[in-house]
Amino acid sequence: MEVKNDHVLIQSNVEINNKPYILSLTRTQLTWEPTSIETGRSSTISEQLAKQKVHVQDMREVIGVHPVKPPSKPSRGFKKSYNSKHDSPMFIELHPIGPLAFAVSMVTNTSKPRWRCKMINFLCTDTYLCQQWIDKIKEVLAIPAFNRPRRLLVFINPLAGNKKAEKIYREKVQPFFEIAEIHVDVIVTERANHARDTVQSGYDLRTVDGLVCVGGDGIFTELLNGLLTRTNTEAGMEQTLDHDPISPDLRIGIIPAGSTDCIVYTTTGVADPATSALHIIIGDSIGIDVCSVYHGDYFQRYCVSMLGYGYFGDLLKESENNRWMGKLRYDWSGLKKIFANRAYEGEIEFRESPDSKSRPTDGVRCFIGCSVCQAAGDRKSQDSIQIRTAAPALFTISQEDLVQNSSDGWQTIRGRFCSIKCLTLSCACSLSDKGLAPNCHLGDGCSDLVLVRECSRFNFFRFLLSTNKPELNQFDLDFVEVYRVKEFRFRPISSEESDSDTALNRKSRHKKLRPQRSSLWNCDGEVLENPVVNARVHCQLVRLFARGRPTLERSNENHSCCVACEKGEM
Ligand SMILES: Nc1ncnc2c1ncn2[C@@H]1O[C@H](COP(=O)(O)OP(=O)(O)OP(=O)(O)O)[C@@H](O)[C@H]1O
Repeated sequence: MEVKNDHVLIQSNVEINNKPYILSLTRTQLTWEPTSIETGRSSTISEQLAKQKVHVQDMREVIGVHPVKPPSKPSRGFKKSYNSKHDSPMFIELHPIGPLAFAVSMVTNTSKPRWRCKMINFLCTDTYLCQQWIDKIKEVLAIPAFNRPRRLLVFINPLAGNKKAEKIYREKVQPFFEIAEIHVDVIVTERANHARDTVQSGYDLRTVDGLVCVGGDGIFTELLNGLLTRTNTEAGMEQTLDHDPISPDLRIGIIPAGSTDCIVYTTTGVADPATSALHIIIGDSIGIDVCSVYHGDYFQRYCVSMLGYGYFGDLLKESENNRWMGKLRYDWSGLKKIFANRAYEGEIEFRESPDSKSRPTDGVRCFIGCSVCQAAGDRKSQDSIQIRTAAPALFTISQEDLVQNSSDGWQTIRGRFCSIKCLTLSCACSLSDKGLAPNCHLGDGCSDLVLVRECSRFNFFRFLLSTNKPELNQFDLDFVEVYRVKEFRFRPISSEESDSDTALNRKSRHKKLRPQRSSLWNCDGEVLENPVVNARVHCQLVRLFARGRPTLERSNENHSCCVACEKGEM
């Protein structure tokens, strides 16, 4: 986002905490500096700024502005100008009706994962000036380049996490939306798939600038599936294996109130409702990859976090049977499945990422401004321009696909697997900061495919432990393989199936195959009934109100701020 034209729109004397300042506004910055400190001629600009405690506030990080009551005891300098009638018996009648002071709310700590908001009161010399300030600041916040949402459709899952989603929204999010003057339409869901169905059909999405869910990863994937299906249906695009889905115009925001909240953690660096609300208000935007899953040519679901077979599929199935146990059901089911130690025979075919520099074991983590995701985003825009100009009829198939299909590029692995995981994002969460796929990128157009070959109970436990402990690396284990893939297909192999039938046509085999013993796919927490799947990754298909995780170094930086700012933190 680039906002040009940085001339001063308004400038005047104001007071902050009874001290005089000069306040200036441009289209990018709000600046205030004390009027009482002299500028030394010999010093550099940065030295002067430091000496004068000039505070420069990026307008992108301003949440809103509103009139406030002036302090009961204004300072001497200001008393004369705006309180000159106080000595007169006519004071009550002549006291101005308009505001004399305004408050600007802004984000702090943006270099850290957890954001906060602070409010600074500016006292003006007269009401006309105060109103001018309010109007000008609102004008700047509304400039299209900031891309802020004005109207939102909010879904609250009252049963998410520990059933506090409604309270979290009312107490930690709604006050910020009010300051930012965002109009919200709130729907408290009444059943599973209520949010998906509302978005998919029925609601006039032209009346909103974004969708927000308050809950866990489950309600987010409902919104994502509803929005993508709606967008593609309205565009007349079939959801079949050989069509690239179209990106929706609306962004999605996630207010974490679920049990794990790994999507919000991976895209903002923290699972914190206030931080998420602030990302939404300031109009942050990041494109994330989405994996579309098919059975043969039939569309099943869109998946953003994990598509897991074997252990993770069995765990989900088992935990569904034990819902009465609450959150504990995951631990119980996980333990049972470790002891069961099942391995499933299958054949997996995949097409690796053409970018040989980016590998799932390269140790390159995805942080804000990630160069791998940026390069993928640039490639995606170039591809779509070329395809549009060269051959409109081929618009649904990307350039890369055409090249890859012509030279095949598929690899096949057959074997017995305890677990197969396809991760489209790292799945970091507060319990495991590195996530299930530590080097997976949010928007590189690829997923990390992790294959855990048949192994002992003890080794499988080691594998699970290594996905959690920062000092351990799951890819050091010799029964674990990882590939960065653009797409893959999987089919279980039944015990009767002999090696001699490998020459059979794959498609017809998929239809006829009825494996005796297979697992299920866990697709973002939903069970897929048929174990035969095809999956494709779509680069940055959906945009979220987020900007990625801050780097560890930036997270540890101290935030410098002027004295006035340190007061009034919300
Ligand atoms: N009113 C409702 N009643 C029953 N189920 C609902 C309702 N609203 C949403 N759901 C379903 O609840 C499931 C779980 O919700 P959600 O993911 O928000 O919470 P969670 O499971 O606690 O969090 P996480 O997914 O992060 O572990 C979703 O799959 C969603 O379809």
